Amino acid sequence: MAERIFLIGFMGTGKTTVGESLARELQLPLFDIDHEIVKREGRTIPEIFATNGEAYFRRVESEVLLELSESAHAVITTGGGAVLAPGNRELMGKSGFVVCLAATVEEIVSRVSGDPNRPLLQSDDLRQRVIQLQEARAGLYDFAHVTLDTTGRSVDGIVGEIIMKLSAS
Ligand SMILES: Nc1ncnc2c1ncn2[C@@H]1O[C@H](COP(=O)(O)OP(=O)(O)OP(=O)(O)O)[C@@H](O)[C@H]1O
Ligand SMILES: O=C(O)C1=C[C@@H](O)[C@@H](O)[C@H](O)C1
Ligand SMILES: [Mg+2]
Repeated sequence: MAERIFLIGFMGTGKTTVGESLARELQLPLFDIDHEIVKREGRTIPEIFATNGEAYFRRVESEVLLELSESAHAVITTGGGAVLAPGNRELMGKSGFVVCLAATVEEIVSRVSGDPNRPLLQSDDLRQRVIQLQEARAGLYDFAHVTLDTTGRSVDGIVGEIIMKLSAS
């Protein structure tokens, strides 16, 4: 079974939530890249975006991903935009088993609505914003080894399916 597992997917598909449970089940350490960035920077993601901009955030995100991909045997949960850099996609594809979590637009909207921690989703029309960003990212999650639709599914059920796919890999 792979000892480095990446969870990728659009915002709100449940990477952080599922990753915590998956790491516990597999008895592997867990690293959430967003959390690592916040720890390293000593400030929140909205603060980083507001002060230094998205390009700066992406540089730090890529640095953290590179460090974890070289060192940790772990479950590594990424931010929704970690797939934007081609180098990040290549790195994940070759250094671990990549699981993409997906969900319908309606499910994503209901999960992330009212959460101020995703600067790219602060919009008066959240549904339209999700659609627009998903279109801009079309195809960028397709390098995953497996993709799971999480809509209407329990975290335990999703974790069980990931473990089955891992065993078969
Ligand atoms: N399977 C699920 N069913 C219902 N709610 C869920 C499910 N998975 C996650 N959630 C909820 O959806 C919200 C977003 O989940 P989470 O933060 O894990 O998403 P994420 O993919 O890590 O997002 P981001 O890319 O922004 O880091 C949380 O409130 C979480 O409790
Ligand atoms: O999809 C994205 O671009 C992002 C997702 C979040 O996990 C954070 O990494 C940040 O809010 C940006
Ligand atoms: Mg997350």
